[in-house]
Amino acid sequence: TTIVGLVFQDGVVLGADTRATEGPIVADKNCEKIHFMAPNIYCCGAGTAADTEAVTDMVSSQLQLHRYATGRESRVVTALSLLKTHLFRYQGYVSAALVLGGVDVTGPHLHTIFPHGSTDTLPFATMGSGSLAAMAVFESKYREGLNRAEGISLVSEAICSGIFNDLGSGSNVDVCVITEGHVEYLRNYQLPNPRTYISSRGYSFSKGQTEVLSARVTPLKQKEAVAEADFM
Ligand SMILES: C#CCCCC(=O)N[C@@H](Cc1ccccc1)C(=O)N[C@@H](CC(C)C)B(O)O
Repeated sequence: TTIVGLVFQDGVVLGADTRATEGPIVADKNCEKIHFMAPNIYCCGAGTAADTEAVTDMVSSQLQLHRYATGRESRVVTALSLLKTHLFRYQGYVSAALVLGGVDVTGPHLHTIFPHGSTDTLPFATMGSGSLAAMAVFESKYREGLNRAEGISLVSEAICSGIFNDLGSGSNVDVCVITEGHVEYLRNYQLPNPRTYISSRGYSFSKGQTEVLSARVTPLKQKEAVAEADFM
C-alpha cells in the first residue's frame, strides 16, 4: 500500500493506491483504502485489510453517536484519540497504519497513526509499503500554500511513485479533497495501469510477416534415414 495526505491552502488532500496483496498475489486490483469517518473526516488505511476496515468502521460509528449526543460536527482530534487509544490497548496486534485527515471548526488537520498507537501531526504524511517512494516526492516537492490543483497533482504523483516502485502498491489512484463544508471523493482519479486486452486480437500472424533470413536443408546419411523410417 501507498497512502498519503497533505495540507494545502483550503484544507486537506488524501490519496491511496488500490492494490490488495496476499504474498506475491494481487488479491484485489481495485480496492478502496480511503474510509469515511465523518462528513468532514476521512482516513486512509494500510496494513491488514480486515483491521483497517474494522477499526475505521468502529470509530466512524462512535463519531456518529457522538454527533447525535453533541449536535455538533465531529473534530479530527476526536477521531485521532478514539483510534490511538484502541490501537494502543491492543499493543500493535491490530495491524492498522493510518493517515487521518479532515477539516473542522479548528481548521485543517492531518495525522498519522501507527499500529501500536503512536501518532504524529504533520503538514504532509505517507504510510504503507510504498511510503518511502511517496515521501521522496513530498520531500522534494511539498511546500506550504499549495492550491487545490497543485495539492491534488502532488498527491497523485506521490501515489504513482508507490504504484510504480513498490510491488505492494499498484493499479489506480484514489483521491479525497476535504475543505470547509465540502468533500470531493475522487474514486479512481487516475487509471495509470489499464488492462490491455491482447487476447481479443488473438495470436494469428499473417503469412510472411516474419522475415526468413536463411534456409538450409541437411541431407541425412543413408543409415540414419533408415533408422528415422523405422521410428516413424
Ligand atoms: C482482499 C483481500 C485480502 C487482503 C489481505 C490483506 O490484508 N493484505 C494486506 C497485506 C497483508 C497484510 C497482512 C497479512 C497478509 C497480507 C494488504 O494488501 N494491505 C494493503 C492495505 C489493505 C487495506 C488492502 B497495503 O498495506 O499493502
